Amino acid sequence: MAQNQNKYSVLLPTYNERENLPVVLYLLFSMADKNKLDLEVVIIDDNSPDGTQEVAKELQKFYGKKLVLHFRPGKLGLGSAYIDGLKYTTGNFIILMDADFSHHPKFIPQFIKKQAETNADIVTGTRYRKNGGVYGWDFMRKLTSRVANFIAKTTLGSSCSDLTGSFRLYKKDVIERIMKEIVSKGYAFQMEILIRAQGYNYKIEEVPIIFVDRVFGESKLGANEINIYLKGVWKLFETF
Ligand SMILES: Nc1nc2c(ncn2[C@@H]2O[C@H](COP(=O)(O)OP(=O)(O)O[C@H]3O[C@H](CO)[C@@H](O)[C@H](O)[C@@H]3O)[C@@H](O)[C@H]2O)c(=O)[nH]1
Ligand SMILES: [Mg+2]
Repeated sequence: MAQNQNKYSVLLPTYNERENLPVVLYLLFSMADKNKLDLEVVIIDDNSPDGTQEVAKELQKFYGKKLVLHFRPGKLGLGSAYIDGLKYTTGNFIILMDADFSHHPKFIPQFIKKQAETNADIVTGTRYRKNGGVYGWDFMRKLTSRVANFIAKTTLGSSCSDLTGSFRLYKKDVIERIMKEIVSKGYAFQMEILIRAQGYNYKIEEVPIIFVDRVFGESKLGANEINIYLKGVWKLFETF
């Protein structure tokens, strides 16, 4: 196979991920080495009280300019972290992922392969197709995710099997274009971006992923985020 000339920028939002960050970065950069990928990682940290930024600064001494740090003054939400982080990327492909091992870097070569085969504008990881799955969530968390997907799918009409997952690869111009229109600041961001992509007839391909619940720390998804999500679906319903 010809040498891959592309550059991949991973957007890694963090809020209290001190324990996860070193291993996630290790896994990402070793995956890149193994697959001969030109890869940079942009960390967007929202002044995590657990000292994530100190750990990130230490790691940057080791990784150098492959690791870009963007620190914000407070918790401004997941969607806005992606929007801000995008400004610091230099790759022609953008990968969104969580910093807590739920999204394993081993799936990235599969996303890249799928993109190369299909010339997709977006490759999205799905937990809800054959060979995909979720490990470690309790019944309520599984139900929340399924219901969130069901509501968005039926209200907004989508053929994508996992609208709320965030582990995806985008062509940079595609995500930039859509980001300009995004109104969701929090978790609804993932769903909104796919719905808007469909509106533009962008080509979306799916790759099954196994989502494993975090070992260290806690999820930031609370009742408030769920409320904001539902409002986000409703807003999009009125738009489309
Ligand atoms: N900078 C920043 N990062 C944040 C914020 N909120 C969360 N994060 C980071 O965003 C990632 C996901 O947050 P989690 O709190 O671990 O999310 P989750 O409950 O595991 O939710 C996952 O599943 C959802 C449903 O499928 C997804 O929508 C979500 O993106 C994520 O993959 C983690 O790296 C976390 O540190 C924030 O306000 N600011
Ligand atoms: Mg998580």
